[in-house]
Amino acid sequence: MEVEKMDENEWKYHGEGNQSLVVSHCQRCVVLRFLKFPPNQNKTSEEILHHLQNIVDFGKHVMKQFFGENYVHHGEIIQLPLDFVRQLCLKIQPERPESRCDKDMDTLSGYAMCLPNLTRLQTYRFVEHRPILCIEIKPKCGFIPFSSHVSQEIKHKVCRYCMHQHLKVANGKWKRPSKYCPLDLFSGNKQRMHFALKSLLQEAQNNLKIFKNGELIYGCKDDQDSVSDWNELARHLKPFFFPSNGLVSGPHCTRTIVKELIHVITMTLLSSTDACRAGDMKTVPISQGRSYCEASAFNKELVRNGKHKLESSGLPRGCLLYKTLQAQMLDMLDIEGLYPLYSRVEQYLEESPEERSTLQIDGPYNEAFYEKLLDLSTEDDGTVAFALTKVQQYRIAMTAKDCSIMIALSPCLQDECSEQRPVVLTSKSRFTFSVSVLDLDLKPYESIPHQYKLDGEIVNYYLKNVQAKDDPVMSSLFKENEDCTLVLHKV
Ligand SMILES: O=P(O)(O)O[C@@H]1[C@@H](OP(=O)(O)O)[C@H](OP(=O)(O)O)[C@H](O)[C@H](OP(=O)(O)O)[C@H]1OP(=O)(O)O
Ligand SMILES: Nc1ncnc2c1ncn2[C@@H]1O[C@H](COP(=O)(O)OP(=O)(O)OP(=O)(O)O)[C@@H](O)[C@H]1O
Repeated sequence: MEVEKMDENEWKYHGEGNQSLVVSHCQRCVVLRFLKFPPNQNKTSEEILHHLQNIVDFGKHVMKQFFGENYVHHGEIIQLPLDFVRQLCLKIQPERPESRCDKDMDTLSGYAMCLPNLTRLQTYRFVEHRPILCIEIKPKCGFIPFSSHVSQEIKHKVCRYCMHQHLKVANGKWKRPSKYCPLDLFSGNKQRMHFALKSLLQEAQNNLKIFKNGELIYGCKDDQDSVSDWNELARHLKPFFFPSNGLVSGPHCTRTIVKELIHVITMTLLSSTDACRAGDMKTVPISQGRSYCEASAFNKELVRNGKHKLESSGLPRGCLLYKTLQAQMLDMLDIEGLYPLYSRVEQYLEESPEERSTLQIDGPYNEAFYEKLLDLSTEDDGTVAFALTKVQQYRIAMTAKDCSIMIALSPCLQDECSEQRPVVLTSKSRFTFSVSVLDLDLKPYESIPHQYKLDGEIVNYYLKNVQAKDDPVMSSLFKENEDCTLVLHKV
C-alpha cells in the first residue's frame, strides 16, 4: 500500500468493537484496524506502536500455533499520514453507532493494523468480483467449568453465556434474552448446532453478523432492539442458494433459505481445513465437565419431551470450533481457582516490580512465551512460576472465549471449483469457502480482578432472580431472607 497516496474517500466505515475500529477499502480486499481509547486517555505513539506490535506478535507466534496457520490473519502494522487519519476519522464519525462512541479512534499516533478484509476474502482466486457471502459468529465460551475450585453448584450446570444473558437484559444491554447456548453450537451434534444457529438468527445481539459483498446485511448495528427480518435476509440470500430462481417467495421460501444457510454454516464449522502445532498438545479432554447446559432451550425442550440425555457428537479434531474450544479450556481452574494465583503473582510483583518484564506479562509474545503455555499441570507447587503459567493460560482462554469466527462463501459451478479450496454443497448450489478467526488480541493481565468480580455478579444475579423463581423452595427462602447476597455470597 502506498501510504503517501492515502485518500480517505477510498475508505469507508466497516465496524467496531470495544477496543478497535475497522475501515475497509472500497475496491481492494483490505481493512485498517485502529485502536480506540476513552477520551483524554493520552497514549504516546510509542505506547500505541508497542501495543499493536504485541497484537501482531501474539497472532503470529501464539495464536497461529493454537488455531493453525490458515485460520489466523495476524496482519501488519502500517504508519499512516496523520492528515489522512484525521480526515478519515471525521468522515466515518456519522456512521459510528452511538453505543460505541464512548471511545475515540486513535488519530494521534498514525499507526494502524492492515489486514485482509475477511468479509470479502476471495475464496476462489481465479475469478474476480464473484459475489461473496460472509457470516461472522462470536461463539463465546463453549464449556461448563469442570474445576473443583468452583464454589457455586449452578456453575457446573448452567453455562456462563446463558447466565450472563439475564444480567445483560436486566442492565439494558439487550431488550430480550437470546435462546442461543454456546454448548449447543460446540456440541458437534448437527441438531443442536442447527438450534443454536437458528437462535442466533432470531436474536443476533453481538454474536452474529452477515455480510454480502462486504456490506453488513444482517445483525446488530447499534439498536439493542433491532428486529430480525428473515424475509429481508432471504431476499438477499436467494440468489446464492437458489441461483436459477426456482423458488417462489413467501414464508415457505424464507424458511427454506434460512435452513440452507444454517446447513452451510454447520458444514463449514465442522470442516477441517488446517493443522496446527498445538493440535499435538495433550489438551483438556472435552469429555470433562458437562456437555450440555441446563438452561439451554434445546435441552429444556428435550426434558419436556421426556428425553433426559443430550447428544453431543463431539467436534472433529481439525475444525476451528474444536481448536477454539481447546484454547478456551486452557481456563482449567476457573476464575475462582485462578484469582488466588493472580494474587500470588501480584504480590511477587509488588516486592519485585523489576521482574515484570522477565515474566513477559506485557510481552514480548514470542516463541518462548508460547513454549511456557504448554505446561498443563494443575498441581500447585506454591511457586510464582506455576501461578504465572496459569495466569497466562487463563488470558489465552479468555481471548478464545471472546474471538469471532468468519466464514466466507463464494458460489462456484461444479466444473470450476478449485481443488485447493474446500467445497460445501446445498440442495441447489455449491460454494467454495474459507474459515478464519479474528479478534485475537490477548486479554490484559489487569482485567483479571474485573473477571473475578463479574463472575460473582453473573452468578449471584442468576441465583437470585432466575433460579430462585424457577424453584419454589429457593423462592420462598429468598422471600424470607431480604438480604439474599448475605446468604449466597461466596466467602
Ligand atoms: O466479559 P464478557 O463475556 O461480557 O465479554 C466482553 C464482551 O461482551 P459480550 O458478553 O460478548 O457482549 C465485549 O463485547 P461488546 O463490547 O459488548 O460487544 C468485549 O468483547 C469485551 O472485550 P474487551 O474487554 O473489550 O477486550 C468482552 O470482555 P472480556 O471478558 O472478554 O474481557
Ligand atoms: N480483518 C477483518 N476483515 C473484515 N472485518 C473485520 C476484520 N477485523 C475486524 N472486522 C470487523 O470489525 C468488527 C470489530 O473488530 P474486532 O472484533 O476486532 O473489534 P474489537 O474492538 O477488538 O472487539 P471486542 O469488542 O470483541 O473487543 C468485527 O466484528 C468485524 O465485523
